[in-house]
Amino acid sequence: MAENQTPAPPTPADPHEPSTDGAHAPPVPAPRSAVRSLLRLWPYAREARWRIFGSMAAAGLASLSVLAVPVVLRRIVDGPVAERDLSGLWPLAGALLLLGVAEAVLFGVRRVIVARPLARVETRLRGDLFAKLQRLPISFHDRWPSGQLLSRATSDLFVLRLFLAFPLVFLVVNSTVFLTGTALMFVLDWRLALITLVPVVPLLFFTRRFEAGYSTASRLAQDQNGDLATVVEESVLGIRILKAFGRHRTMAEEFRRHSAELRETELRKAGLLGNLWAVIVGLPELALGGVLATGAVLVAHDQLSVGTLVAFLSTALALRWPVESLGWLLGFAAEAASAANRYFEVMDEPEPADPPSGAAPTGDRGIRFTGVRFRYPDAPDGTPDLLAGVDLHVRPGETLALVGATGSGKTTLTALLPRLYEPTAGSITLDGTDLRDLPREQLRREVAVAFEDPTLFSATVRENVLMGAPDATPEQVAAALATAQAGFVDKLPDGLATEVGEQGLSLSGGQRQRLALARAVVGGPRFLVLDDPLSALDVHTEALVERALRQVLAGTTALVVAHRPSTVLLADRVALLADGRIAAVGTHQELLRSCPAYRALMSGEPELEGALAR
Ligand SMILES: Nc1ncnc2c1ncn2[C@@H]1O[C@H](COP(=O)(O)OP(=O)(O)OP(=O)(O)O)[C@@H](O)[C@H]1O
Repeated sequence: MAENQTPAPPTPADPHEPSTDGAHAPPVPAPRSAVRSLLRLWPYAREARWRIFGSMAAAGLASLSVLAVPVVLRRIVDGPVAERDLSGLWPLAGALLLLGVAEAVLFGVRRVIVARPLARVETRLRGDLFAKLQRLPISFHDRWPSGQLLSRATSDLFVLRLFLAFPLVFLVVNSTVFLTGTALMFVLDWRLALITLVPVVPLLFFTRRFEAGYSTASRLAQDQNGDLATVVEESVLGIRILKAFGRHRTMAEEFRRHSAELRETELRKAGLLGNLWAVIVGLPELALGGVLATGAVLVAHDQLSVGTLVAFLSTALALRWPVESLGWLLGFAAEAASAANRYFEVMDEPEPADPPSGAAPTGDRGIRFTGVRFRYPDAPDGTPDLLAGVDLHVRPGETLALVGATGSGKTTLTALLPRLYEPTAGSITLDGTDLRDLPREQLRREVAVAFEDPTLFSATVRENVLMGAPDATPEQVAAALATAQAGFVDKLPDGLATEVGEQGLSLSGGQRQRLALARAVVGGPRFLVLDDPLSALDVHTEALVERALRQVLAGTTALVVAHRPSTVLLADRVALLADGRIAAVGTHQELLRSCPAYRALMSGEPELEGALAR
């Protein structure tokens, strides 16, 4: 197979161009040859190599048995038929029958021996991709639309399995059969053989051109498929919003647009394949006409036996399939090459290197941020760092509320503690040890998080809570649920064993928040990060949760993002985040007295004013 370049340079329709719907596209990958892309599958295909070679051998033998038919035919025509000797016909007819049966059996064997091992190869590819996605940092997931990942994990891997099972085998087998058949034709009659080879040069030229165009179109179709998957996923997850705002027609329009683009690309692929097919089928047919005419003349001049002409034509006809199949085999190979590229683009993404900080642990207790700076990788050039030198100390056992205007970076700052993002400069220590020096498992054990948006998984209530501490005892689970005031669990149809549905959508927002809180506190973490965890609760429940939380927080060092005065009152001290820095730290009262910015931030809260008056 000739090498080609995939993927194509960006075109206006290229999905790697910044998309208009706000999704950040994956980076443009470097061009790579199709053969090199496919060779990268070898470590995975290796375990099935003997089966693949066996499959090639079976398919090769089956195809060669087809090529043996003309040889037998020649003996029938020049022997029993020419000599009118019926007795000599039966053994040869039996040989033909045997060849037919052998072909059918061998093709069947080919299919059977690769099916299972290649399904295993696909499973391994998929497993490795999933594991890689789990390891990759959040910044990767921020950049890649989920549909692109979904399509790489499903349809692309299906294309790769199919390629290993069929096109790869037949590219090798059909090339071998073609070369053997051509050699046989030269043995039968070199003059006719030369005529059949005339189309080879234009065929090579067309094939080369086809490969380049088809690779580009394949890559585009696969990317568009990913975009389409993203639209479907977003509209299914956001179906409530779409319906509530009556936007389902807009989304349907969006779907139709992506769908039409994909259809166009698929039609372009079909057109390219059709053109190649026309050339691949048409040119050899012309050559065959030339062979027939020349052969007839040679037979008329006694320079060729009828049997040899029949055998030659049968051989040429038997080579039709290997030649004609070349078109779609190359097409499939190009498609598999771009599927492999798409797969390895994700697999090649660098994982966080986790270099240790090199700093010796200090006796400093609690959580300490020192000169912490952070900017999102895709932040526009020229914008200041979101966190521009945060210095903050949360004392051991203390609960510190973090407040600030919306968009000031509170959530981002808390996300640095469980290392969902890495600071671009500065350091964070937990009880004197730099975060980078803590093994991930230890970090996960010691730091628990509850976000404002409480994502649950399609599992039981118990399983969701146990995500916070897989080894927690039933008593600990019960205590965590009690702290989170999640008594509603008892009223669920199967109690703790109730399935909460995809993303926990069978529960109310407040119920989900309370389960997320229980998940955070179940392991009795030393450090707790709560990002406005009570926002969806009614005042009464919030007060109950706060009372229970106070007991949990007493033994824990906690950083709590607060939007409401009631949450602020949960804390021992408050830190105000403004312009990327900690602008003020103190107790609630102190800040109200001494910090106008804090006062301004809080002044819109009548509830707070009431609380302060008491
Ligand atoms: N994944 C992301 N990629 C790029 N920018 C982001 C990302 N997440 C947040 N931002 C930007 O960072 C800024 C701070 O966001 P963040 O969520 O930390 O603010 P916040 O103070 O918690 O806001 P709020 O009070 O509204 O929850 C915002 O301008 C936001 O657009």
